[in-house]
Amino acid sequence: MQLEIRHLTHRYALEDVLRDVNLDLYAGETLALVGPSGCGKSTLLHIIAGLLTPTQGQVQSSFRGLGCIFQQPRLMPWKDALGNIALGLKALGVPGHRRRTQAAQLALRLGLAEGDLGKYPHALSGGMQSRVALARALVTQPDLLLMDEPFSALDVGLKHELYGLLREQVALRGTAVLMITHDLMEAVRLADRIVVMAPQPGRVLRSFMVPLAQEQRSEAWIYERTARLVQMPDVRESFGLPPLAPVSSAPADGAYEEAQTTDMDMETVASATPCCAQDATPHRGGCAV
Ligand SMILES: Nc1ncnc2c1ncn2[C@@H]1O[C@H](COP(=O)(O)OP(=O)(O)OP(=O)(O)O)[C@@H](O)[C@H]1O
Repeated sequence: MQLEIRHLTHRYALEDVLRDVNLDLYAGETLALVGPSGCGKSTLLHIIAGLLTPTQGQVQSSFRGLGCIFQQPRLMPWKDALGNIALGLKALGVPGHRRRTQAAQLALRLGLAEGDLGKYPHALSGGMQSRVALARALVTQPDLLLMDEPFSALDVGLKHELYGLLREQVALRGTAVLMITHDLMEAVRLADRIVVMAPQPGRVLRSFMVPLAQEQRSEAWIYERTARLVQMPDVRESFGLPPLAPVSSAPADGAYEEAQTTDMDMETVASATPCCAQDATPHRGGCAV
């Protein structure tokens, strides 16, 4: 199963907000799309979700079920938490009793209390609303999950708890995830592959593999890999960060590349050439972070 995006361009009025985007996503893979504000990440997600038709290019998906989580929980104010979670099951024709049971089971697994299920969105905290939105996206067991910075407004503890719950559910089902984030550390923590976008027009700049299994990534490793990513000239340019001064404590470009290759997964590196996404045929590989 796969999502294939080829030569996708999208224009609002006369402006190209996305230009010649090529991207693949495979079953079971978590891909983080990072880039500065306004580079077209949400537009791309909306196109993939079928909410927008691209001006040019092709989006082909063999994924069957789709779940979406947006920046805001976007709950239906006239439905209680259980009713919101069960919405997708209703659309699939699951009978009332079964959908309430399934929705409640998942809600409890995602940390909602029995007493929360009858509450309407206005009576739920932001964290509870995020749990409801996560449950609503997962309850239909989609094989593709699209997430647009769903946890960005939450405190760090809750964010980590929801990361864990999400990973658990995704691993259980082998769900493919395409997540948008501004947060490079979040991308290094959660993704198998990180795609960096650049603005004006929005385009894919580079693709990086994260060369360690999720469960083996320690906090120290995540910090260190994020620091490497932030030092890469392309990434700095994409986010409008000034170039690093070549001082002895921070490795210069060449030295950094060398340091980077010493403990990289060489198989990944070999499959990664050419690693830059300017290539019209996207590769599953990329440079390792
Ligand atoms: N409906 C619209 N009509 C016109 N322009 C739009 C529309 N939606 C988005 N844009 C413009 O398209 C560009 C890309 O917006 P988009 O929301 O996709 O970026 P983004 O990378 O997701 O930003 P952020 O990270 O801030 O959410 C921006 O310049 C935005 O102003």
